[in-house]
Amino acid sequence: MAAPTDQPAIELVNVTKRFTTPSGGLYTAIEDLDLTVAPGEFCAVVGPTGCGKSTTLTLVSGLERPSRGVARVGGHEVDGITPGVGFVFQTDAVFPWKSVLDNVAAGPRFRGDSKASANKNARDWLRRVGLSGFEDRFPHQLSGGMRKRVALAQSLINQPSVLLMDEPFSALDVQTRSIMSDELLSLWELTRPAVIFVTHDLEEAIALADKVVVLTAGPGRVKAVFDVDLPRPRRAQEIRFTEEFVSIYSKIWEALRAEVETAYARTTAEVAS
Ligand SMILES: Nc1ncnc2c1ncn2[C@@H]1O[C@H](COP(=O)(O)OP(=O)(O)OP(=O)(O)O)[C@@H](O)[C@H]1O
Repeated sequence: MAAPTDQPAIELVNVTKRFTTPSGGLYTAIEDLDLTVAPGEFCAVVGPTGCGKSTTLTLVSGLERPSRGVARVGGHEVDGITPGVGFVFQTDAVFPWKSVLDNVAAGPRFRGDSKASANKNARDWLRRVGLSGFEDRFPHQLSGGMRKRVALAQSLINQPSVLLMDEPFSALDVQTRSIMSDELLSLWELTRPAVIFVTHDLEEAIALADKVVVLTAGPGRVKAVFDVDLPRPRRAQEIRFTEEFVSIYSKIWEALRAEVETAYARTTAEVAS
């Protein structure tokens, strides 16, 4: 679904999400949260553990409905699973019994493309993610970074207008992670979906994003939004050594640190009581 250019690609307006707890109580995960992402914008969301980052993504994807407020994608209220939205998670959502080629061709096949056309498209995407020659492998025969590339190709082949990423690189080693940031940026430039990228890693957030949204300790609200005015195209691996990067890092960390400390104090108080 192509988002009209005058509409935000993603919009959460005054959104609250409450869950029923196992003891029958209500737990407020996010409260009065406002978030707008423009078409083609890369938005990173950071905040302390448990502040509602993943919950925010489930409201955009339609996996959950807000308890109050409204979530819109491409100007349409989210009502069930949202078409045009792709996901990449921490754990790879690949089919272990399918080859790399069949994994990447799965989306077009589900949409009714012929096998020949889906395979051709999948081969093109595998080339873009640097996996030509690995078409016949199965996911367990790949490294973590390669599986992540399969997951990216599997999602991007569907040309989503919105891409939701929930700590997609956190299970990778530090070097692979940093390489994947650069690869993600080049792939994102190809189709330019609007992105919400959830991460615990503030460096990663700044290196990738056009803006960084800091959430408060739960219930999550938007504490502050920082524009990242670093030039593109960027090399995520190198940009972190620039003065501008260090300056914006210290500003955002100042806002984030207080929330991380609040969340930490709560957990230690719970342990002590
Ligand atoms: N289905 C659910 N039922 C009950 N509580 C839930 C449910 N989903 C999330 N929560 C609670 O809502 C809060 C926010 O969870 P969420 O996973 O969105 O946080 P997060 O910021 O993504 O956390 P982390 O950084 O640790 O991944 C947590 O306290 C969590 O336990």
